[in-house]
Amino acid sequence: MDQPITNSPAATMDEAQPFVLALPKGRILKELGPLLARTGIVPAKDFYAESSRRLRFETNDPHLDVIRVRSFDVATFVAFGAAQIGICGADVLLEFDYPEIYAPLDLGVGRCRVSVAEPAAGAGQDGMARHSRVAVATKYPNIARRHFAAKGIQAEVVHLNGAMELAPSLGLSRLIVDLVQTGSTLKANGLVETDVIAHITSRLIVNRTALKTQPEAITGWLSRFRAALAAIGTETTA
Ligand SMILES: Nc1ncnc2c1ncn2[C@@H]1O[C@H](COP(=O)(O)OP(=O)(O)OP(=O)(O)O)[C@@H](O)[C@H]1O
Ligand SMILES: O=P(O)(O)OC[C@H]1O[C@H](OP(=O)(O)OP(=O)(O)O)[C@H](O)[C@@H]1O
Repeated sequence: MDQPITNSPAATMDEAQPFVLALPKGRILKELGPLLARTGIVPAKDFYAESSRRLRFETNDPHLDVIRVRSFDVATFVAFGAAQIGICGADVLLEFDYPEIYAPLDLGVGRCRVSVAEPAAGAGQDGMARHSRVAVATKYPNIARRHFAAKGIQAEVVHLNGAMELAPSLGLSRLIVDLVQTGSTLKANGLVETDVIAHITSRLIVNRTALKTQPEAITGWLSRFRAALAAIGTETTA
């Protein structure tokens, strides 16, 4: 797995440059609206316009820009110091396990779980205990491998970026590891959840080097997010 080089130019923060906050496009961004409004961060008008092709936006604070990237990439931008702070799901943090990322705040949105699922027909009849290897389709290869290794089972991972639910019926894998919220996607595809690996919410994340080199600015942002969470009453754990 790629790991950031902690003394790379990107990790050496330039205090004259605006801070960069990496935000995930898609479903988390929609849920984050009220929280961002409470922090007082107002991105340029076209930030929320899906038609906009811009990726970096100034905000009402001359010291802060926001970038809009895929959820998985938020962690990478922050780990490598290209963004000082960001927001992404705990699923992404579990998958990459970047030592350069500090995740001090649970934002209480994007609530779901990472689970194992298998075809409903025959579920539970074929006990896992007697398997030493199993084929698993997932976009979380590290989480899947770790989960099955802890049970003494070697996961042969088929790495997909979406539509994992198709894999068992088309013979790609016996199991899947994917996100589950309501369970309706599993049900619509003839699958059942058999094991919960982790409960997930979105986290505010911080680059550790930025925390060391610009502690006042970073703790200032943490305080603003904490106060916003307290005001809207969604914070779960610190
Ligand atoms: N069904 C769900 N319910 C709640 N949270 C979810 C759900 N699916 C995903 N999430 C959370 O949202 C994050 C982003 O989801 P996902 O990877 O599906 O991206 P997306 O919003 O579809 O956008 P894109 O695929 O373009 O990056 C996940 O990492 C997870 O933390
Ligand atoms: O339990 P549910 O409420 O049905 O939610 C689970 C679905 O949500 C996510 O997909 P998403 O909608 O983000 O689609 P994508 O993975 O193709 O981006 C996840 O990958 C599941 O397919």
